[in-house]
Amino acid sequence: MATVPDVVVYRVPLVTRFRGLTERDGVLLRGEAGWAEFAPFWDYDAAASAPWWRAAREAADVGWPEPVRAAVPVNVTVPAVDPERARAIVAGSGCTTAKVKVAEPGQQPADDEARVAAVRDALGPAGRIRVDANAAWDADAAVARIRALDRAAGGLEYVEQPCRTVDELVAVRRRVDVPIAADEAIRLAADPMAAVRAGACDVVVLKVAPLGGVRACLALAERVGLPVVVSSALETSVGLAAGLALAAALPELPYACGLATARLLAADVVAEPLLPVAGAIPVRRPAPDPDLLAAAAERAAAAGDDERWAPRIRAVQAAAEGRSEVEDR
Ligand SMILES: O=C(O)CCC(=O)c1ccccc1C(=O)O
Ligand SMILES: [Mg+2]
Repeated sequence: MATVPDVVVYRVPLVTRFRGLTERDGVLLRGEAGWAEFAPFWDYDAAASAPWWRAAREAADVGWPEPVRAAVPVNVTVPAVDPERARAIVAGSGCTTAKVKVAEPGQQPADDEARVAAVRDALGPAGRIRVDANAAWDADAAVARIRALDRAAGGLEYVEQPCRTVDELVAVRRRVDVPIAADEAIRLAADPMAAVRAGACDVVVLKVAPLGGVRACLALAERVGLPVVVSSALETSVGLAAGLALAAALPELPYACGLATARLLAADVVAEPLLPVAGAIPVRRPAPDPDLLAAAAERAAAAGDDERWAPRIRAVQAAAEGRSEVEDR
């Protein structure tokens, strides 16, 4: 068997377009503690990618704190697909909570309402539905859209990041009964506590990579003092394992997490991807399969990814090491 290098640039296709992507690319690194994923999206510059680098170094060099639970309840993630596909995705998932993407550029409010209605139909009355608008609405639009989606869904568990700014989130939260979850307002903010202090949210979404690692997220969760939901950044199962480790180590986990995104990848780098069983992902840390890793590396090489990632890693390392006081998250 061929030897596996310690740094591998990967590329895998997605099943459905997600966050404007049809393929995911990144870097996998092997350290003393195991494999790690470094895959900041291309709209993150070197400074914004530094916490992603620290999260990867934590995974590769020291590993993660001990879990306090053996499995993590998760939502099925429903991309901005048509109602029939939404129904099939939910029905095949085994999950009782669904997170539905809404406000996709180019789609209409009626598309979102039809999608959440189909998801309710597939889940049944006992299921939970949350929606994620990825900061697409202004405050007035958010109030109107949330009310309409709450009706179409027969009740929403929460709405994730309806608007971009903290002020808008505060205003919307005052005007609707549906709880507000903050995602971009946490992971893209200079101070992730600002949204919490302002009263912008009821729930906080934590993503390990953009927030600098499992330990950084555990510390942030303690400061936040609100329920937290651990969500993925659309990683391979190598990166998802870090989110799973965070969710497994949190003292309280009242909501399903957004970690079932291995389903959105048409290929993974591990033989048994981190997928839910009866709505929960068993806590484990899978290692890459040499053949799958080689296939993902070949796809990356064919796309010219190695040439794009090498300078990016150098720039991010410099940013991560040259940084002094202000943490870049
Ligand atoms: O939370 C989930 O169910 C899936 C993860 C997800 O939605 C996501 C994945 C990659 C980038 C951004 C987001 C997001 O929550 O906005
Ligand atoms: Mg989100």
